Amino acid sequence: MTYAVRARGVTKSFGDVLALETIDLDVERGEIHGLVGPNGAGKTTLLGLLLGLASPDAGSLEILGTQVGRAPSVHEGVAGFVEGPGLYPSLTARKNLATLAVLRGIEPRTRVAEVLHEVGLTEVADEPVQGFSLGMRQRLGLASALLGRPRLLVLDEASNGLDPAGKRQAHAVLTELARTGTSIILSSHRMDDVESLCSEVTILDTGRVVFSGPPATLAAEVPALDYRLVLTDARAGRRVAARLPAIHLVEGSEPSDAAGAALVVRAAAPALDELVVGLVHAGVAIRELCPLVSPLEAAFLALTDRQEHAR
Ligand SMILES: Nc1ncnc2c1ncn2[C@@H]1O[C@H](COP(=O)(O)OP(=O)(O)OP(=O)(O)O)[C@@H](O)[C@H]1O
Repeated sequence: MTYAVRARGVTKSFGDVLALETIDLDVERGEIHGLVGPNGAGKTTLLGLLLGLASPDAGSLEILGTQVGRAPSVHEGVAGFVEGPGLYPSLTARKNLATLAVLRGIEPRTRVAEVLHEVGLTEVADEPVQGFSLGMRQRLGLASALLGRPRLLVLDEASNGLDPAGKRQAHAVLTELARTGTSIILSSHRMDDVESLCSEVTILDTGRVVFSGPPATLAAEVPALDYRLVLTDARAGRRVAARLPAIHLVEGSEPSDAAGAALVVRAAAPALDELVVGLVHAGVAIRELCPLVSPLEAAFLALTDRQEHAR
């Protein structure tokens, strides 16, 4: 079996609301697949179908080689959570996991210590969860999903609340799981959350797939980005930019009299090169030059905005 998930034409409604409309999704074994979309796109609904919390109204959904029926049911080998992990605040991290393990029929003694170690919570294992930060709760949620050694891991906003170190650790855990064959689907509002981790991404907007493929393919589609430049003389820089037809000065980037003022331009890479050369010729030094959002985030925003305008 190469596919952990194969969805074809999956549709799900809640009353009059069409939450998912003829969704196709392929997730291979050992793949980390990002599911991204703005609020109300249908991410949680799709994750719920994968976790067996609900079932599709129409279409075909195959999970770990088994066809899903029309009634909600637990799918063997699948674990994860939507809308935050369910934890008992008054219990310690270790007790939470031990309780869940017993409920799920998993031999807890060694497994609980293993998963605590995997997510980096060993040192706080005997502290009550009510004192945990959001990031620690997220990591404990991941530990609880790992208890039964799932073959498909489904995570909703898993990096929510994680500081850079926590994010690095969670990414390392997920990368290692994928390397050993676990398939992972993680949802997020933001492209930049998933870009460092996912080899494939599906973008949903109002229940429809608007992009599916490798993140690099998406990033290559973006025509122009917004760049912020900090210059030694922003007024002179603005004059140089205004002479170049392929450079668009973004409103609200009026330079102040202060030395080193910033301006924001929208440009494709070749036009930006032209601007840099023009600035140097005009004797304006560039102290900083960086895109305001990553190419991937920009492509995502352009794609979901376009859908917004098309309605
Ligand atoms: N139980 C429900 N009853 C009625 N409508 C629902 C229900 N669950 C989801 N919806 C609707 O289905 C659509 C998709 O919602 P869903 O929660 O799947 O989106 P989402 O992408 O997860 O959004 P968010 O990022 O805000 O969590 C929305 O219009 C939502 O209002």
